[in-house]
Amino acid sequence: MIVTIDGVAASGKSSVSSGVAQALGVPYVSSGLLYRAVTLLGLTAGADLADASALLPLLPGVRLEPLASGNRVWNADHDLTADLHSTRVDGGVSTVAALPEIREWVDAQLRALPDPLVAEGRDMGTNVFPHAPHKFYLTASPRVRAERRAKERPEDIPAIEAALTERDRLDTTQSAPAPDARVIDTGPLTLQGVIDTILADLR
Ligand SMILES: Nc1ncnc2c1ncn2[C@@H]1O[C@H](COP(=O)(O)OP(=O)(O)O)[C@@H](O)[C@H]1O
Ligand SMILES: Nc1ccn([C@H]2C[C@H](O)[C@@H](COP(=O)(O)OP(=O)(O)O)O2)c(=O)n1
Repeated sequence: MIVTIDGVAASGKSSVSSGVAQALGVPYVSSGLLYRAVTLLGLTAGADLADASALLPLLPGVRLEPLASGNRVWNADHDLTADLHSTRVDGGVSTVAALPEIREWVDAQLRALPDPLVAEGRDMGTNVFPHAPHKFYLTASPRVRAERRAKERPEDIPAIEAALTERDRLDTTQSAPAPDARVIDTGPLTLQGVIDTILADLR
């Protein structure tokens, strides 16, 4: 069984997916980490982030490790995970995620994973796992999301809100909810409240 949890930036996708996956006793995968890893490797190599042919040669050693405690991304034996949520990676990742060749590479990594799993991102329910029987889409206002993310970034709330709104705009193409997804506004809910809403729906 595959459960897809898509949504806008900082809507709670990875925290909610982790809680749902732990309750179900299955792994979860954060697809955004793969786009972030490509971005980090591109930045480190000084590559043009809009040029897929410069990025693809950097990827043969990249591997996503789905773990209940939080996914990790490796480049050969180097763990990239701690460096994937910087403001610098945030600023470049939408450029990378717009490249069809990179999207194909990410999709292939995800589809190679064994069922069952919880998959989170932007296009899990529409593109990567369109036949998944259970689909959810998380939203919250830009201000609520910025307030949450301010606990994880050095910038102030208005700067984070502006960056999130811009990233939502750049990611619009791949971020439409699947027609058969249940849309959940996480604004008025606690994290556990969102997890419980999804688990109740699954039962
Ligand atoms: N009601 C809620 N629903 C989802 N996340 C919440 C909620 N309240 C607080 N959070 C927090 O919001 C932050 C962003 O969540 P995260 O899972 O990183 O989002 P995403 O994966 O969509 O970027 C996390 O620190 C998470 O714990
Ligand atoms: N399935 C996906 C997952 C992420 N992306 C892109 C869009 C996002 O700006 C980046 C990072 O996504 P991630 O979910 O890690 O981060 P945020 O929740 O947006 O902070 O990757 C995508 O295009 N498709």
